[in-house]
Amino acid sequence: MTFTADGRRRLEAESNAAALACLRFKELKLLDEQNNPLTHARYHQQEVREAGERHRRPCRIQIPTDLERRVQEYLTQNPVEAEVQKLWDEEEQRPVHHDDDDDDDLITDAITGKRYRALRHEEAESLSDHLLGLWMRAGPGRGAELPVDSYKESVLEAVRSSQVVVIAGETGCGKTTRIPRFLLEGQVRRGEGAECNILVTQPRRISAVSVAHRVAQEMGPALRHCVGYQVRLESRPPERSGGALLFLTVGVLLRKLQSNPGLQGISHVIVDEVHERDVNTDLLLALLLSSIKNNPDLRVLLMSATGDTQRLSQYFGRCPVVHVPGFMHPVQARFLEEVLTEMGRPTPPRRDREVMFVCSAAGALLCFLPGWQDIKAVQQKLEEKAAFRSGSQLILPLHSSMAVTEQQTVFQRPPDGQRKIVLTTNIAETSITIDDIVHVLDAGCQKEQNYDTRTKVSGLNTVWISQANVTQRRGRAGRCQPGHSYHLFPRKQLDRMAVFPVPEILRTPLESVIIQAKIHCPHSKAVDFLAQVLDSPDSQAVRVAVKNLMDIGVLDAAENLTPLGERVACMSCDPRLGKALVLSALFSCALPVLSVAACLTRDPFYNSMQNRALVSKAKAALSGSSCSDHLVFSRVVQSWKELQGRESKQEFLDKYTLSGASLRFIHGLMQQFGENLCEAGLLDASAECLRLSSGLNRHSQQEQLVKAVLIAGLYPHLIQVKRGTVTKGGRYRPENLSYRTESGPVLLHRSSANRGNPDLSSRWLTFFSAVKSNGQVFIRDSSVVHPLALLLLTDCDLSERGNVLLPGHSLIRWEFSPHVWELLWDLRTSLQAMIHRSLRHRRSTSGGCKDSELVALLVELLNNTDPASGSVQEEISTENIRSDSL
Ligand SMILES: Nc1ncnc2c1ncn2[C@@H]1O[C@H](COP(=O)(O)OP(=O)(O)OP(=O)(O)O)[C@@H](O)[C@H]1O
Repeated sequence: MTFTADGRRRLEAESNAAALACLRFKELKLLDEQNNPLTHARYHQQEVREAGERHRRPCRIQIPTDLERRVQEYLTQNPVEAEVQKLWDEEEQRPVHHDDDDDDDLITDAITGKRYRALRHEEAESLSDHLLGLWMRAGPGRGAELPVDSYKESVLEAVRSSQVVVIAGETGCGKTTRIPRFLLEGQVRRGEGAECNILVTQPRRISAVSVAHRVAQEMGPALRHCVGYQVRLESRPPERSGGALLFLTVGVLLRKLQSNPGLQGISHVIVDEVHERDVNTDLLLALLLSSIKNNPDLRVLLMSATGDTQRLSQYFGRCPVVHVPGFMHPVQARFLEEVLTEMGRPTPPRRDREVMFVCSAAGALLCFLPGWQDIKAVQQKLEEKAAFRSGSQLILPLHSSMAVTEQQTVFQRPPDGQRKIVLTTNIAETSITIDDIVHVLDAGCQKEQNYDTRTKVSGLNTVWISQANVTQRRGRAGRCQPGHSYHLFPRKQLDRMAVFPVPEILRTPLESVIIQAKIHCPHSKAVDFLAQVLDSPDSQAVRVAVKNLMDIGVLDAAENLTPLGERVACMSCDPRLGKALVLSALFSCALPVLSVAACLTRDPFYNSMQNRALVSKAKAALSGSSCSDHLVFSRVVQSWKELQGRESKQEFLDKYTLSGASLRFIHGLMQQFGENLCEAGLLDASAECLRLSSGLNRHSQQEQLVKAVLIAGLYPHLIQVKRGTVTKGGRYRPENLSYRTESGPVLLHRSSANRGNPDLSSRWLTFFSAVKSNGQVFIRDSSVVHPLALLLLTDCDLSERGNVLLPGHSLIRWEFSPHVWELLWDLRTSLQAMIHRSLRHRRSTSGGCKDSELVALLVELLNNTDPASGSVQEEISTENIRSDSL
């Protein structure tokens, strides 16, 4: 049942909340065309009775008689028509929200995160006087002279005369550490310090934190409290707003814009390293474009050493560009041919050997590698060498997923007699200064995500970096002393490299970006909003992403965020995981789903090439009979948290090849998701969902329910499993399994606990991520799902009695008596009504005992109904002809 966007717009224009609700209920199949509550019986009066023999091997699910009776009793006591009618009545009474209703009191101070309150005139005056006195007395120090110092006046003048200024400052000129301070100092000395609040974005946590430290240190002890930072999972904001400088990641600023869209109280936004062109930066630029129109006092500075500054200037209405030359101590660059000649080995490069070679010269080394696995592999190879076993070298891995405190260790000087070797990804490429680095070794490549909108599969490929990246990497040497850079690719490759990196928005799934766009500009169509960004994604890709969001119930037919969408928008993760998190709160199994979402963001296992077999063994042991990678994650997190004492924790980590650092990071992510659930109004305190004894975890031990909630969130990420394949050579292999998603045949990844498992308890698996490698699609994580969960908690098409239509899969026939089929239909409607009602109320507990009874009934059904009848069937598959190589 679909409705035209025009019709919806008309209804909206009339502010007819009731009509809108009606539309939504019809979409949810809770009402029919005449606005009568819809039940299976009524909907299917004319339905075909004969399913025919066209589908072999139906799913047969035997529901125990007493359970069937209890479902019947529940539905008699809580008739589904009444449920839907009640929802409908509530919706009619709901006040219509107008934008003008927005209450200023809800605006958050972007510096402190507390409630925003503009200073009264006298307060501002007194604070400005205080700041002026403080700065005069403190006489803030400054480090060595930098090129940007002599451009101070040009920069300040440009900012005075134009609302937006681009700073094209070469590496090492001092733009990151000095320009924010010039602006602050200028205003303080003019007696306007109270009005000066500067936000400086950095593309990564490591640079936000390290630059904040550096600037605070340069300003001296009396003024350092004016400087702070805020990154994901860590916040040290300045003491108060008014004369404040906050370094933050772009993602954090986007969140701040949600609660303070006009950036009230902020005088300047500085977007540093704007050339990185990650999705968030592009989104931020588009939003700033409208912020400057609405807030004429706001000043925006865009800074980069290697970006296309002319294009940026055009984007912001041909704003002025201030060029600042750089300063670098001499850096001698060598390319592969020179490195190999010096090594005396005309052999192909092997990173550990080059590291060894560079280590024969004195000075700390920064080595750029594509990803975590490469870092671990090089570290392992180096540690095997005799020269490294003596302890004369200090190897420090550096990766985006490490905790902030761990990342900061790379800035410390090693003990005397030890050489520091930092093995990093491109996160150390911009903004940061590690003051003892003499040598930079650049492998010339990086991991880059590419997304295929057709197959909906992401590939994490190792690709050449751009010329801009090479310059940035080289620029990490020569900052505090002369240096050397070793580029492990031929000099002629440099000419073949792209000048700038491909913007992330052109190679990433767009769902999360669209949700962000809907939060910030709810009245714009996604296509229109994204047409305004610096490099617009293909409009067809945007439409596909919008459709995906509609399919999972996050957007309605007119592209507005639904009540579910509004909650999902609070979650700082992929929308499908966000949906699973929201549902986990409603179904009282928050903790395991939080663990799964966090582990899908950061792998708790030491997963390197070398450790592959160990990790597979560990996963098999942890998975037991659950047939679920996701439950492996949740068991790992739970066991690790329950263990007391360092020794037993370490023993556990060693036994299952787990990383303590990753688990600590995962714990931080879980706390953050808990806070997101609070923001979404689903709980009162984030700690509630982390405590096993809390009501939100009443069903957290019910693994079937946890898997059911996962499929409810991840659907239509579904795999159909079949037994029996025909190989390329035409041989029939009865025991082999083949797997298929709606986009086509897939394989289970080596690291999945389900790979090669012949005894899957159901023919359906759900999954989160698929990756493409060597032309094959691999599913990284999967869980077997109970067929009833598929029927009851997804919106698979049940419109033909006895048959289920799953997207991309053939029609599945289920064998139930008509009576059971109708019970299940009503139960599904009751569950949908419960979800819908809970999402509309601010707290999830609105349904009280009745909802608890319904969820408890669902748990019993899942636990006591044998899913085996829906287990893997024998059905010859030639689709996945290579599946014999599983
Ligand atoms: N933490 C630090 N320790 C020592 N010196 C530092 C530190 N941070 C900055 N510097 C010095 O200040 C110089 C300028 O650093 P800054 O980060 O402001 O430059 P930048 O113009 O932003 O460079 P880039 O674009 O390469 O990030 C560095 O080259 C270095 O000499």
